[in-house]
Amino acid sequence: MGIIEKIKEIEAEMARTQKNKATEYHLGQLKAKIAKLRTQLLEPPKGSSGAGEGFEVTKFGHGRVALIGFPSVGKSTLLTMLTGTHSEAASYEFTTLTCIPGIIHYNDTKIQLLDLPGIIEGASEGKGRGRQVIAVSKSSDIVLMILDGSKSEGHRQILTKELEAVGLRLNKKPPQIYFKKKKTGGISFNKTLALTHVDEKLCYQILHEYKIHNAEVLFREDATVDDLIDVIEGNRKYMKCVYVYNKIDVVGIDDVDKLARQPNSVVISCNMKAGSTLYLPFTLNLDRLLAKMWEEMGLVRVYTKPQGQQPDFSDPVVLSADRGGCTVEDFCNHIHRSLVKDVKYVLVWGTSARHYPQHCGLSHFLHDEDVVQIVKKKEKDDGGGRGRFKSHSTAPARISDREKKAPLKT
Ligand SMILES: Nc1nc2c(ncn2[C@@H]2O[C@H](COP(=O)(O)OP(=O)(O)OP(=O)(O)O)[C@@H](O)[C@H]2O)c(=O)[nH]1
Repeated sequence: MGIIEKIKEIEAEMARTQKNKATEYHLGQLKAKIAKLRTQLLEPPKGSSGAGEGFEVTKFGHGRVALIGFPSVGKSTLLTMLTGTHSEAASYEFTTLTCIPGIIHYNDTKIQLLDLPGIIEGASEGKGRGRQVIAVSKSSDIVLMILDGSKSEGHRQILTKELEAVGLRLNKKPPQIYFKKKKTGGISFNKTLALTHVDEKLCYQILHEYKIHNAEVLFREDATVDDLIDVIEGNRKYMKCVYVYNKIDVVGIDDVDKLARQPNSVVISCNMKAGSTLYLPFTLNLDRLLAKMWEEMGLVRVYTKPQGQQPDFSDPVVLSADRGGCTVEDFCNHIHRSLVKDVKYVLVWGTSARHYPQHCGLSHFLHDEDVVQIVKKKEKDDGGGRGRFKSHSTAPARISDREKKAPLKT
């Protein structure tokens, strides 16, 4: 029997089993069995990287965003609108068959946008190009789930289920469960609060299913069996997702209003122009979509200021909490690996600074649009610069666009 048939059989058994106190241990074991089989299903064939032909796109820019959705929801049209890269769009399904990359230039950064083939129900089991699409999505920083605003809300649930089945957790935080396998000592089960979904016996049974007999488990939240399985599997990817409802030009205003009020959702129309030109911000709500995407990516632009000179506002160092971190040390490493050991302190202007400029050490967390001047061990700082960056208590919280455009000499 193949893996998919085995999963189907266990799912059928779960559906037949009544949910009550007496069956919860058995259901927990079945869930663990399914999770193990799904992991096997995801293992790429020997000698392949998992992405597959036409899907191995080199990473480029400061972040990567994947477009995921059913066929014909407007993914290719959106890629063309946002990046200017042509991706075949047509009224028939499955126009896109590989991964088409484009670049969005936004807020002084370059963001790689990937148009992917439409996925269908059963993608997690390998239907269509589901496996390749999911492998590429896992390599991106955030996912834009493109939905047809005129179709049923059920599509969002189906796609979320498909992605959950392959270990993608959208807009969720990793469970607060400490888990460590050991060589000896049996299983130590601990909790910092009362648990309502899992007890010691159930935890032992799940671990037993994974043939784990020595481990330390500490629940720091009232987690579920699924959370425990996720932690044991250890291969889950927690990603941010923005739900993008396209084609709102064919939806009534009340429905548009309802869709727009859902969490993490943006409504757009690639066909409807709010202005007279094809220029990006005039296409209905694409500017809102870009702003939301930017917010979710959490990129931090840091501008460098050489001693005695103007900050360089043309080319920021782009940091990200998910990719390497946002401290002064991360910033220095970004410029050059050997820089950290020469740094005496840095001067920081911007929202992360309590006063302008603030003398900071390597562990200081930088904010978006901060300006940083590095003072090396044998260098003297210029006292925080003269003119607009001089320390004063009523300094603007953020370096404004006007200041960036017309900097004064220091
Ligand atoms: N009414 C309306 N139609 C749209 C909109 N955006 C795209 N379309 C149309 O929807 C159809 C499908 O668009 P595509 O961009 O090819 O969709 P896709 O999701 O890339 O499709 P696949 O390649 O099959 O996955 C095309 O005929 C587009 O013109 C929109 O905002 N409103």
